[in-house]
Parts: sequence; structure tokens; C-alpha cells
Amino acid sequence: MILLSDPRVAAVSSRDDGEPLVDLREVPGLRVDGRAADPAGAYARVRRGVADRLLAAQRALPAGLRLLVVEGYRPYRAQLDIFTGYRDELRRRHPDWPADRLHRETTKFVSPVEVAPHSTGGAVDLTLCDADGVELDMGTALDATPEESADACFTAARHIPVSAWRNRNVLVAALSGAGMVNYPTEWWHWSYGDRYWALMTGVSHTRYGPL
Ligand SMILES: C[C@@H](N)C(=O)N[C@H](C)C(=O)O
Ligand SMILES: [Zn+2]
Repeated sequence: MILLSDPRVAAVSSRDDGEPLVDLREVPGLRVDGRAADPAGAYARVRRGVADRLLAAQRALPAGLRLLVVEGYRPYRAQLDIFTGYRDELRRRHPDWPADRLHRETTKFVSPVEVAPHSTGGAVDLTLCDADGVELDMGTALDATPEESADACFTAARHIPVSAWRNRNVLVAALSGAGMVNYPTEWWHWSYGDRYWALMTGVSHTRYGPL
């Protein structure tokens, strides 16, 4: 499993093709949940190419299922606050961990700011819901940490109910098929055009740099 702290991620060359952010609340057919809402509405924005891929993924879902988007673009400052907050929580829980382990474990839940997918507008956190907006069981809450879920948040985890495992496979098939890449410690995190996507797909540089 390649974590966002892996030096190969930071080594990917960063370019930006200037594609604009679009507000997913204005894209017909996509559902956006308000739980991560910020006053500026950053959370609902992604690059246009990501919005296109989400629409393609949604079309590939079994009848009656929809994507439910929770968070897209995340400014640098917000990313830094989440990173330091979670790192400090882990440090309190595991005072014996050396610095390199603390850093690596932190990045199982949150990206270092230098390579942060959400800060490019290329990443999105999402889940599945039915036609009435009722969320499907995915085995853990979206944003469950490895600590609190005993690693059940890992996309390939098998210690979750079979029905949740099937739901994850539906999500994986639709989003992978649309060209997006999952972060394997978080079933809900998908990206396109950022450094992690470039590394995992063998592309030499990003499409989207930090905004
Ligand atoms: C904090 C969590 N919701 C998240 O977004 N994690 C990924 C890995 C990130 O920080 O990009
Ligand atoms: Zn994410």
C-alpha cells in the first residue's frame, strides 16, 4: 500500500492545466451533502474533469443508487489544521512512537499538505445513497479513522459485514471505471489529476496543482 507520505508521491512533477473548479451543487444529477460545508462553499467544488468523472461513475451504478458527495476542494489552511490535529491526537495516544512512525500513521488518515489531493480540487470524499438519499452501509462511517475503526476504513478490509463489502465493491467499480483512484486506507476518498493519481496510473506529472 502506497501512503501519501511515500517519497514517490512528492517526487511526481506538479503541473496545472488551468481547468476551473465547478460547484457540484449546480451540476444536475449529483447529490451533495452539507456535513463538511464551509461558509465559502469550497467543499462543494472540484475540477471540471472530476465532475465529469463523477457523472460517468454515477451512470455506471446499478439502478436506484446515487453518489453522495461530502467534500471536494479543501484549502491549504484547512488541510494543515486537520493534519496537525490528527497527528497531535496520535501523539497523545502513542507517546512511544518515533517521529517517522507518527508521520506515517498520520498519513493513513490525512495527507501532508505538500501533496494534498483535496487542495488541488482533484479529490473528493463520497459515499453511496439510494434514490431517497439514504446512505448505504459501507462498513464504517465516512471519515472513520484507522484508530477508531480498527482499520475497517481500509477499502479492502474484510472485517466488515458482507453487505457493506458488496457496497464498497459497487463504489470501487464505478469510480475506478471512470478513471479515478482510491486512497486504500479510506474507502470514501477518490482523486483524479493529483500527484497520487499520477503515481498510481503511471502518468509523469499532475494535471492539477494546488490552488
Ligand atoms: C481527513 C480525510 N477526510 C482526508 O481527506 N484524507 C485524505 C487522505 C486527505 O487528507 O487528502
Ligand atoms: Zn478525501
